[in-house]
Amino acid sequence: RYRVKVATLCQQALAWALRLMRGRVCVKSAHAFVFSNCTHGKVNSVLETFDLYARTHPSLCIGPEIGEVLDEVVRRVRPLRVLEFGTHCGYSSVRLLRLLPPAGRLITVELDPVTADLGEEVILVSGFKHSQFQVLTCSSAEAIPRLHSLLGPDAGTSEGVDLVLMDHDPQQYLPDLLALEREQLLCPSGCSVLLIKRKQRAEDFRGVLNHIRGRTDCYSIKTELQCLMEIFYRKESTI
Ligand SMILES: C[S@@+](CC[C@H](N)C(=O)[O-])C[C@H]1O[C@@H](n2cnc3c(N)ncnc32)[C@H](O)[C@@H]1O
Repeated sequence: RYRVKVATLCQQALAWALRLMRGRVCVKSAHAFVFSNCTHGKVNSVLETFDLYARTHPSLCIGPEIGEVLDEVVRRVRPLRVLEFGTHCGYSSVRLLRLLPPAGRLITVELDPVTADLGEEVILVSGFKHSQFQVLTCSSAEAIPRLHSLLGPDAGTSEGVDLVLMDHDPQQYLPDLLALEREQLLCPSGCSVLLIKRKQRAEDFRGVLNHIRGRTDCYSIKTELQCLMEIFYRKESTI
């Protein structure tokens, strides 16, 4: 029994040391590892290969723990239109897409062009088609004004998105939330906005929290965990 425990501890220590030695996050290395080791077309294999990579390499992917919380939210909300800020290598995009219904659609935004291409390739390798998702290579601030025209055939009368995942720059969380609201891109009958919390300081979230607390007519905090905050937006009918 002790031998098993010691072996597990040694493995964990080795993985930790390797992550530390490798130092910086490298999106090309993550992409190459996943591309060459996963079974193409199998979503679960893609996610497992990402998790395997992250055991011994620094990684920015949300990983399996936050991933499971995200899955629970997607299963509960059952969104049709999802918006993601921070595609990175495509891990969270793939996680989102695998739980969407056939008519569901994801728009994912990535600032860095090389990262956006690698992320898009991972999403395609997972078996998803361009009819199900779109990667926008620009900043979230640049993407927001373009979203109405991209949200489908009924773009002009679009009801907005049902779920937003923000995992990009925490300093952009509040300005992007305000811009989404201003552009009427949050579905008025209900939209969940997930803010991923990494090692940010409490101040990074203060602005968002103050905004939500000042707008109890349309915002509520649904879930608050160390790793994630779920805000629920609903605009009451004025009629
Ligand atoms: C933490 S990573 C996202 C990880 C990803 N959600 C996953 O789990 O695989 C953050 C990504 O957001 C991108 N980013 C940073 N600021 C951005 C912005 N203003 N607009 C769009 N993308 C941004 C970065 O280039 C980076 O790839």
